[in-house]
Amino acid sequence: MTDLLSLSGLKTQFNTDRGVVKAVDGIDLTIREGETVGLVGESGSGKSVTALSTMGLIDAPGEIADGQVLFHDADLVSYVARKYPDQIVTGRHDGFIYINDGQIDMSSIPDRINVPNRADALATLARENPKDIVQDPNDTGFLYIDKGYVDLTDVPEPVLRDVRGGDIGMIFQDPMTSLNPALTVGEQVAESLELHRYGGRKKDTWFNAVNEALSRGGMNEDLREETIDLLAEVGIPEPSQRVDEYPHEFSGGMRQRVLIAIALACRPKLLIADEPTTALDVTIQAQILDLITELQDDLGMSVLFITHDLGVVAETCDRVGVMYAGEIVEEGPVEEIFTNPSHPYTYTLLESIPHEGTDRLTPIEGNVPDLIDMPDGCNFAPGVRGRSPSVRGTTYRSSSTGRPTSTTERNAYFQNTISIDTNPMGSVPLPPTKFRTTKSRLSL
Ligand SMILES: Nc1ncnc2c1ncn2[C@@H]1O[C@H](COP(=O)(O)OP(=O)(O)OP(=O)(O)O)[C@@H](O)[C@H]1O
Ligand code: NI
Repeated sequence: MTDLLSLSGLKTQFNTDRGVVKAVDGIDLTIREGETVGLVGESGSGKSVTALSTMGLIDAPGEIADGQVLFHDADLVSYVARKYPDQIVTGRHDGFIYINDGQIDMSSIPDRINVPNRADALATLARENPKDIVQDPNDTGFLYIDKGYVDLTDVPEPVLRDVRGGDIGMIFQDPMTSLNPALTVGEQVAESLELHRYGGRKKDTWFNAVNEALSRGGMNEDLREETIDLLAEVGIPEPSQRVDEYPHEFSGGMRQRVLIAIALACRPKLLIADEPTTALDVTIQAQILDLITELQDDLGMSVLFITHDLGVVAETCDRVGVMYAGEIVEEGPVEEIFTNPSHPYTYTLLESIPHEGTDRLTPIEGNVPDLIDMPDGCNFAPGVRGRSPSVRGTTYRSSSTGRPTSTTERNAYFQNTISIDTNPMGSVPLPPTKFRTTKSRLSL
């Protein structure tokens, strides 16, 4: 599978009066084409900030302090090349086509490419040879194109705006505040269909963009039909009637379906879902999860699924990253993490899933540490149940996934550093039955 999005060394911080809050502190995460990746972790661990950083929605006093958000997409590469031809030039080196600094070396353009003008030439080159385009080693300041991906932390706001609601769709927790109460559901879906973008403004998502666009006029018949089709696609019954209703006439679950319709209007390559079911009751949660999974299968998109519910992860995700205090402390295939958690925090998270015999969440003792005044060593230290001093100072990470490399090492880790009152290598609690649907990919 090809990578679609890679976060690399991403650091996002908020410069507050109290000090610098390192909300996301150097994370690496890759989402491949068609894959669903879960991001779990307690409240305040940095999940939403990761999502917002990905979409370029971090506002002052926040900033992306370091790292890259690489979106691998030949169309986006060529789009950027077309949009900013004057900031890009080519030359020929080492068999690569270098695009840099404002001029195209025409000799580097293969004969088969017809060149009506520079912008088109660049776009064509970028589309046909995304892997051959490399960033200028002298880093002159422009260049957002590298080996077929675009670093979203570098691109100007207009490009980001097109990416949001174009290549990347998003849905959030609260389906009421994200819809405009003054417009019909159909109008809002129609506008996103028409715009193919809605992420125009920072912070307030597409709300204002939709609003603004709507003031330009009504819906024609074709658009209305398309809107009804889309409402049907996300499972809204009697869509031809409901298209004219207002958000308050919809239930929470139906509103979330509307938001999914809006996010999918542009057929995004990536859907970012930040706790999309948290505000809904349990039966509806399961339906919405099923819907997302079905749509993903149909559309072949990738999904970044943010939740603090490991039951949901078991249902929907191929891989999962576990966040703790701004870091990804563990990452890997869901089955592996569920059956063989290697980071003590993951284990504690798994333990906190309600299962047979428990009807309440087991609270995790300790809080996410104050991200300003981080204790030395392992960030996990203050939250570990039954912690021992030896956890501090342990940076629980190995080369790629943060897991110990052998079972012996892992057992030793658990035995020596923390005392957990059940055998961590033993069976892992089942996700709650209520989250298990027919689509479950896990047999736990
Ligand atoms: N605008 C802001 N100014 C200052 N700090 C912020 C801001 N936004 C987020 N933070 C801090 O960044 C950290 C991570 O927050 P984030 O919202 O990403 O957590 P989360 O994992 O999504 O939690 P939840 O599960 O509650 O949604 C928190 O410590 C939070 O207080
Ligand atoms: Ni959040």
